[in-house]
Amino acid sequence: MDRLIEAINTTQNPSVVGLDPTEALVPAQVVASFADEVRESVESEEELQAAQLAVAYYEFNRTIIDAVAGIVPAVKPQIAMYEALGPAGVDVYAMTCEYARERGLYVLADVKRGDIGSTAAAYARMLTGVGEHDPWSIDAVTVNPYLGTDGITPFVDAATEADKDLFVLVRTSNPSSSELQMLDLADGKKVYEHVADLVEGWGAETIGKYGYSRVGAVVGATHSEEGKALRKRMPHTFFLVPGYGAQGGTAADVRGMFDADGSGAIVNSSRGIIGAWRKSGQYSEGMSADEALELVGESARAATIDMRDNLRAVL
Ligand SMILES: O=C(O)c1cc(=O)[nH]c(=O)n1[C@@H]1O[C@H](COP(=O)(O)O)[C@@H](O)[C@H]1O
Repeated sequence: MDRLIEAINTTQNPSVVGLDPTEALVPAQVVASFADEVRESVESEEELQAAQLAVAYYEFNRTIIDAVAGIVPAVKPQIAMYEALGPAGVDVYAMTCEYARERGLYVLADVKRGDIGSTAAAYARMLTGVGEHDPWSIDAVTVNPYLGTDGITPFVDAATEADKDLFVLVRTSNPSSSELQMLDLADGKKVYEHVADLVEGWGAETIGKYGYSRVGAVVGATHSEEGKALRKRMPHTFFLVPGYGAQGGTAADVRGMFDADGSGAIVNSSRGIIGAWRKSGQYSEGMSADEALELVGESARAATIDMRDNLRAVL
């Protein structure tokens, strides 16, 4: 977590751009512009759409990364959007991570892993690589704690070995999260509070020079009060705070998830940044692919600066 904190200090910006492309978020002319190039590389017409989208996602991501590098410390590519396209999408996921890292960004792989110990150990190799080969170019992963300690320990070990981090879901931003996370336990705690205590424990042996462990927590921007309470409950745990923007979370909502000195958390926005071009009022279907990408980059940069300034104003 030290590297992430230093990147936040350098940019003076505790926010992360989520790279969650979908067909609707990439301008149609950008996707169309790859039709000829891709047709030569696929074996059948059926593969064309996924292959074309995959190439378009990569160009789109590079445009966003170029536009926000130096302003934000980190990106968070969400693997679901890429896996949906099959192997071509997974390739683009790895290429996106590599490109972001080359541009100096901390790469938080949003992969939400969670399984029994032996399988978790295999998933955790995403952090360590295979032998000398590191195919993923990432700095951290997200992990689901539902399986308990043996699903988490392999990630803590791998993160320690590779000098990387993990973020464990504690209080998620989605509306039905309360069905499980807000349940009362016999000892008076809520389920998410119990998970929070486990997360502090899982990280206890890995505390870095800024006082935070390698084991971060995911706390939704949409749960302002619980987030504030968790900040006090988890003094050595760095927070990833998604739910800003598209899900309704505001800078005021996330203020309490930071420490008194303005550290301790990083706030994610995905659609709010990468889809900003759609709300710019400047897009038209008649634009060329290059013009559309230029608008994507300019809008993402403006939205990123806006988010940064909104966060700075409350910290
Ligand atoms: O782990 C996450 O990043 C995550 C946890 C959570 O509680 N809520 C949540 O929205 N996320 C992710 O954060 C991103 C939010 O995207 P936007 O709502 O478009 O900003 C998506 O990639 C989600 O999968």
